[in-house]
Amino acid sequence: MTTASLIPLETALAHILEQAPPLNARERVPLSQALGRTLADAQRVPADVPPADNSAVDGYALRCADLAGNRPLPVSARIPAGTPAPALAPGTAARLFTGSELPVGADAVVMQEDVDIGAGEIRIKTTVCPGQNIRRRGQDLRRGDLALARGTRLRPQELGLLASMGIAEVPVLARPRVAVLTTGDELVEPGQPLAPGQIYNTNRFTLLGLLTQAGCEVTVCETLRDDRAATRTTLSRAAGSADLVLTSGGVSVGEEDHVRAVLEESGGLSLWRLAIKPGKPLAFGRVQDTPVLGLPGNPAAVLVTFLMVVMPFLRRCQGQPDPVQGERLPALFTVPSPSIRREFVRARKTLQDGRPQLEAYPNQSSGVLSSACWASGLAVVPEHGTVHPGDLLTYYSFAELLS
Ligand SMILES: Nc1nc2c(c(=O)[nH]1)N[C@H]1C(S)=C(S)[C@@H](COP(=O)(O)OP(=O)(O)OC[C@H]3O[C@@H](n4cnc5c(N)ncnc54)[C@H](O)[C@@H]3O)O[C@H]1N2
Ligand code: MOO
Ligand SMILES: [Mg+2]
Repeated sequence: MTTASLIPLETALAHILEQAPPLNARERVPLSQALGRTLADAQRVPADVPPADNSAVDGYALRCADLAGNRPLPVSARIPAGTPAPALAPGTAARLFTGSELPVGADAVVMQEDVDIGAGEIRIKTTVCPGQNIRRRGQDLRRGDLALARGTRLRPQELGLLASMGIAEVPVLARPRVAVLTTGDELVEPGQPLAPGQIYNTNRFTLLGLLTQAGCEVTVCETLRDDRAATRTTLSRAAGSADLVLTSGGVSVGEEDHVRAVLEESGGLSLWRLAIKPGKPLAFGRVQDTPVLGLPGNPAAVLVTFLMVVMPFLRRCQGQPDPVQGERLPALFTVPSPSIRREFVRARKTLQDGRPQLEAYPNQSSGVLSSACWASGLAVVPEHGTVHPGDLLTYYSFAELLS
């Protein structure tokens, strides 16, 4: 295959996303375990939130009509939060606190700072309007309304909202099951000594972190030797328990690259080599009907291809729209010669004279993962493009790409 046959990212994505299996399995989980999960059913409001009118301040509940003539009001009740409120006796005030239920008959609450407090009575120092400092029943959520739509990704604030409705357990989509296979005879796990020729397994940890943040369940996590038969057997076994098999390494052209070769020999390879940098030799195919995304071995290529290809795949499997928009920002760096590959530059959004601009990490080698730790996201240099300071580039923050 020549460089002329590199596949444009959009063409590759269209093919890969077409093959994304819809994942409809669901389960019920307690709210305490629902962070990051996707709602499988819409959630309606079972009862008004808050359930009763209540006070927004520490102060006194009263009836505005009783204030004519600026008479002092005897304090007839004390209503701490958490206790039922008695009706307000006519011509009196009730002592209450932020969150205390409003007594029937009261139509305003006055902050204690605006009150002169005497023996068993109060005199109001300010003007009082009906409704003042009252939080109305149902002001947050009204019974029967749609609180959260199906497909909502549950963030901390959604968990709080569900809790405010008294919901203890929610139906969520099952996590996508992903098998992770890192490949390479040179790989050693961190914590072990390095023999000559060896390096530490970096990609396993990058991938586990990315998959955790993406809300996936990792079903298999193994390191494969550079061996054709072992690659064939392990890919096949991993495919049996996963919705997606993710591999790193072994997809380029060397005779020690077995992942792409195994996909090819079984007739399962449907796409190979993208016009992107890093990430060129990405391979996509199937083993026993399970999709396999073969990411290149270089550590920065793993990160970039996960964000640009695996994330859209996972979103499509879960029926989620792709929310990634990016923003256009001026570059502070130069890319002097054009490439036939679209380049994803590890870049940092910084402020220069109060304006956001993009700086590039000086070493963009796909073997340099420090570039990604320094960066806040990826700046896109289009195919055949050059970059001069001030040129506008599309920029995606890592946070947006992982959302
Ligand atoms: N003759 C050619 N050689 C290469 C080409 C090419 O077009 N022609 N493409 C280059 C590009 S671009 C990439 S990207 C790499 C991809 O190679 P593979 O996917 O086959 O990956 P490996 O050869 O197995 O490893 C590449 C590199 O990454 C290191 N690696 C692999 N796995 C890990 C890991 N888990 N943790 C840390 N580092 C890892 C590995 O040691 C190699 O240095 O191919 C180029 N070559
Ligand atoms: O595509 Mo590779 O990741 O450039 O080195
Ligand atoms: Mg290789």
